[in-house]
Amino acid sequence: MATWKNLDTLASYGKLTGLKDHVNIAEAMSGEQGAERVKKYSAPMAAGLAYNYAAKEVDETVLDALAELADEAQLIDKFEELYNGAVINTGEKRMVLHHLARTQLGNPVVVDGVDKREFYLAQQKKAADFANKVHAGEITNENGEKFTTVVQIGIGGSDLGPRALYIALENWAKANNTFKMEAKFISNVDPDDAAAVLASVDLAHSLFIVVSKSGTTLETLTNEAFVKDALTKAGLNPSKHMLAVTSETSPLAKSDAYLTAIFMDDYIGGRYSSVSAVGGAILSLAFGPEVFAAILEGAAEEDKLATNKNLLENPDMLDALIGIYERNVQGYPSTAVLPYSQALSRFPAHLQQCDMESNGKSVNRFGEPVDYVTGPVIFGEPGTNGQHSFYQLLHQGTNIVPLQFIGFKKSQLGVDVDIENSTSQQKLCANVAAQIVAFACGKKDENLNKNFEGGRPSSIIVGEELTPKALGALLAHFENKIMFQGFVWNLNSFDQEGVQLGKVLAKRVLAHDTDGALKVYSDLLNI
Ligand SMILES: O=P(O)(O)OC[C@H]1O[C@H](O)[C@H](O)[C@@H](O)[C@@H]1O
Repeated sequence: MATWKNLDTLASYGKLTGLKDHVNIAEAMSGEQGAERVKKYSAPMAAGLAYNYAAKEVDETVLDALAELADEAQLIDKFEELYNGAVINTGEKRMVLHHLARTQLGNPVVVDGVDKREFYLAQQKKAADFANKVHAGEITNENGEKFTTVVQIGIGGSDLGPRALYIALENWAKANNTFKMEAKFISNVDPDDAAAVLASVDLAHSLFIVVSKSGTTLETLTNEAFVKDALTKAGLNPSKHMLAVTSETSPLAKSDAYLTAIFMDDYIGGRYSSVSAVGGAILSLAFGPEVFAAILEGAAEEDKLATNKNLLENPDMLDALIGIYERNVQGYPSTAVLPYSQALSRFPAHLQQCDMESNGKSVNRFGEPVDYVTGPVIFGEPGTNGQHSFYQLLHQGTNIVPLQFIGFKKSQLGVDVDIENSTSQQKLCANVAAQIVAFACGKKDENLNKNFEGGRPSSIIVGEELTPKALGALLAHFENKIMFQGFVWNLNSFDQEGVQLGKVLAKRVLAHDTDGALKVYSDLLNI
């Protein structure tokens, strides 16, 4: 059994803190030495991706110290315990089994006589069969006509991951003739969200998936009622247009108001659930079950790499530990995720939830305060758009923000134009290469307003093309990175008590049970 200790009690951490500002990347990334680093500091990922960390503030000494920390913190042992079914989510006393939705890395995990891998596979099959029947016209609307659109109603983990993955593959599916149905998403309790989405679809030919693990989320239940109301007003029977994805114990599971219910369970956290039926139902309907299966395959391949004890051959653990060095030794408070891919436009938003809801904690897994900083603030936007908005601060601001670039050699649609000897795709890629070097090396100017200090660390994940498999690998990479960081910080990365207080107070406002500032804000907002 691995032992769980606070980061600041580990000898290897003491050693690592002695390596503050050890590498000057402006120097290290210049000239021939820089060229060598780019070739050398690269770790293969699944699906042909590679994690290149040449422009990070590391060298052999820092990497050795990080490897020591990985060993002393028993990161791989802890991962092994996790996928073999230990109760890693101490706050909610739950196992953490999202890896099992894509692969079996260890022993069978059996709960109340049910093999969990079998359970997840059965739900995947249920989603696939349902999608195939919809595509074949075996499940239709009341007039026997095919459904053409699918709308997901969910929020948080029941929205962000599936939405990011759908947007990531929409063009790929169109280019590869696997695009089956358009998907839309309703998440916000703002009535303008539901109203606008409903106004944009043909209700009679739309399927709605109500996705809520708990089956109790205010926003989702409200939006479900909103949609049912619209269907009824249009003379349609809601139960012929709706299905549910939920846990078997939730109130939704007991309802007969749906065409079918597909299940997940308490052992997959909301923010890790896009590989369960939460993502499986909508992605199978939108692109076909084979595309969803390919996402899982890419994730499974990446998970396998994450079991490697050798830090340099484990890109997920390596990225995690470099992040620890940046956060705890260098003291950087945030990280930007910058995909040079329009298809990944919502991927940073998904990672915000994954990372900040997992590791935004200040007590350890035993409920004791920690004396060190934990999860960074995550934000991001696709490049090159970001270059024309917030990169100013990244280049010349007073905070150093480590950067995580993502780039692909090929576009998904393959439609392009060649102007002044380069295609749009080449221009996109030229920009990311330029940014890495600009951030790392800077450029001296006597006019300080035009001076670039450099020394701003970044890494890049590079791939051939954003395919379903590459997307699965990318998703698993970040999930595993966050998991390893949580282990290092001795956190429980799998609960989210910090979201409760606001929910409780909002209920009080709606029940008019308020006083003090809450009452005045309620009046101010006319509630
Ligand atoms: O899927 P649900 O039970 O409706 O939960 C939706 C979301 O709401 C909660 O407040 C949590 O912060 C999220 O982690 C969760 O994904």
